[in-house]
This record gives sequence, structure tokens and C-alpha cells, in this order.
Amino acid sequence: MSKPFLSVENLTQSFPDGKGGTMTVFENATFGVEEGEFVCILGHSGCGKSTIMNILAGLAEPTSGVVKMDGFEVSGPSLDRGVVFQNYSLLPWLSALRNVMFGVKARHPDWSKAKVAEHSETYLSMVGLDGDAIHRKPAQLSGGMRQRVSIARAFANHPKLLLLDEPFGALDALTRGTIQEELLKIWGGTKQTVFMITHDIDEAILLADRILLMTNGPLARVAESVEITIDRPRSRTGIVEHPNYYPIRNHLVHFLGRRSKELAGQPSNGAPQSPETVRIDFTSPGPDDAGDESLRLRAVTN
Ligand SMILES: Nc1ncnc2c1ncn2[C@@H]1O[C@H](COP(=O)(O)OP(=O)(O)OP(=O)(O)O)[C@@H](O)[C@H]1O
Repeated sequence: MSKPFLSVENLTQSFPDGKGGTMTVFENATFGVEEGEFVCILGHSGCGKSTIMNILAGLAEPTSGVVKMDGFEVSGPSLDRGVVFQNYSLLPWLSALRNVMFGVKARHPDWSKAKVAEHSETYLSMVGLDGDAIHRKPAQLSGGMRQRVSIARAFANHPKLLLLDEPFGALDALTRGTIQEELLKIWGGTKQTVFMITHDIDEAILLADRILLMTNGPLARVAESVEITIDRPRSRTGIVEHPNYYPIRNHLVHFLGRRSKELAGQPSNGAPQSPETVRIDFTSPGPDDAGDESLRLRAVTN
């Protein structure tokens, strides 16, 4: 089988534990992400999600193991990998438009200023920002508007991989809902590969093709890869009507509430730790198991 677009191989991260020893956050984590996929990662605080994200971004080096993108080993930051953090990280002295233009100019040094501006404005309008707002500096924008600028900036650069670290964590529920749908629209148009950390189960189901579930740390594992068997396009109000929504949601809640603890703390003994694929689908029961819910679930979980 050919290698996935993004391939994480035997990734191990240890840190000093502050008492003269070491603490292993995760060991031999091994998983892949296909080109154009939207993957969310869920797990309790401290299991190592941000550590994985920083390694994928090239901002940190793992203790051992490698990350390959498009066949090349990731080392150091690159314009091919765009990152959006929770705290927006906009340049405070530049307007919204100039914040987006800054990255586009770096990506396309041969483009005219007018072309850079036009491209940047297109992406700002995709996240609902136009008119006077795009000429304001970050301090003159609301939190939701700042996060829209960060998302427009990341997508406008067309990175091969977009890394989103809890991008909506600081937003109120209403703004969050609107921007989630804007993110889906913009992703639907560009089909970039996205890897996103979130703590919000419903957000992950709405956005992702697949959800990676991590057990608790230390010695955390990416234990499951849960396919989101809900057709696109999706909307926040539409997905709850889908027959797979609650079975998937219940599976995730049960994992995070119980199994993430039960499965935690097991050393890998040197073997690659790959997640188990879970596919929950109540829309197409097999001929022999119609009507028997437990059978259907078992049949699709491998
Ligand atoms: N530079 C560091 N030095 C020592 N320990 C670290 C360092 N960075 C992270 N850790 C530890 O590694 C573990 C994983 O941290 P990480 O931030 O990746 O978790 P997380 O899953 O992203 O948590 P959260 O959901 O709270 O953001 C934690 O126990 C943290 O204390």
C-alpha cells in the first residue's frame, strides 16, 4: 500500500519530569493523514496533542521518530505548513488586510502588490470580512473577527498542510458556530489537508472526515481512528438528524469518559502504535443483520 500524504512514524516524546528523571508523553505513535483529509484529534489535557502539532509544524523536534510530508522528512517550519493558534498570533501593527498580504507576499514574491491585495481580499471575504473592517488593526477587531483573519491568512497561503490548534477555543458559542461553518465552506473550496486539535466533540463531528482519539498521558496512545460516516455538505443543525450522529457521538463520549483512562499508561515495547479503525454506520445494514443493532456495530468496527 502506498504511503499517506502525511506519515507519522514511531514518534516518541519524552521530557524531563522535574525530579531528575524523564516522562514519556507518547511512544512510537504511528498514523497517517491522506491528502485533502480533514482530521481532528481529541484527548484529555496533557496527553500530548499540542506536542504532536508542534512536531508536525516543525516547531519542535521529537525525541525519536519521523514525520514525512509528501515523502520528505519534516524539519523546521515551512510555508508548506500553515498554523492557526487559539491566540490568533496576528501582527498587531498591521491591518487585517496587511496581515493576510504579509504571508501571501512571502509565498508569491513575484506577484504584483495589486494581485497580492486582491487575493488576500478574496480570502477575507470568504470568512465574512470586507469593507472597512479589513483596514482595521487587530486591536480594533472583535475576537471572532481576529480569528477570521487568522483563518483567511492560513488558507490564502495555500499550504499543503493546515494545522489548527484549538482555533475556536477563545470564542463564544454563537461566533464559534458561525466560524465553524465558514471554515467548512472555505475548506470545501480548497480541499487542503487539515489537522486540527479541539476539545469539542460536536465541533469534531461537524468538521472531520476522521477523528483520532488519544488515551490519557503519560504514555498516551493514538488508540482509535473513528470515521465520520456523515455525508457532506454538513451543517450544525443538519448533522444531528443523521442516523449515525448519536452512535458516533456516544462512542466518542464513552471513549473520553472511560476508555481513555482504562487504556492509558501501556508501554509500547518498541512496536509501532497505530490506531484501530472504527467505522460506525447505521445507514446501510448488511443483509443478515438487519434490525440487530449490536451486530451492525460489531460488523463495522475492526
Ligand atoms: N517543554 C516541555 N517541557 C516539559 N514538559 C512538557 C513540555 N511541553 C509539554 N510538556 C508536558 O507534556 C505533556 C503533554 O503536553 P501537551 O501540551 O502536548 O498536551 P495537550 O494534550 O496539548 O494538552 P492541552 O489539551 O491541555 O493543551 C504534559 O504533561 C506537559 O506538561
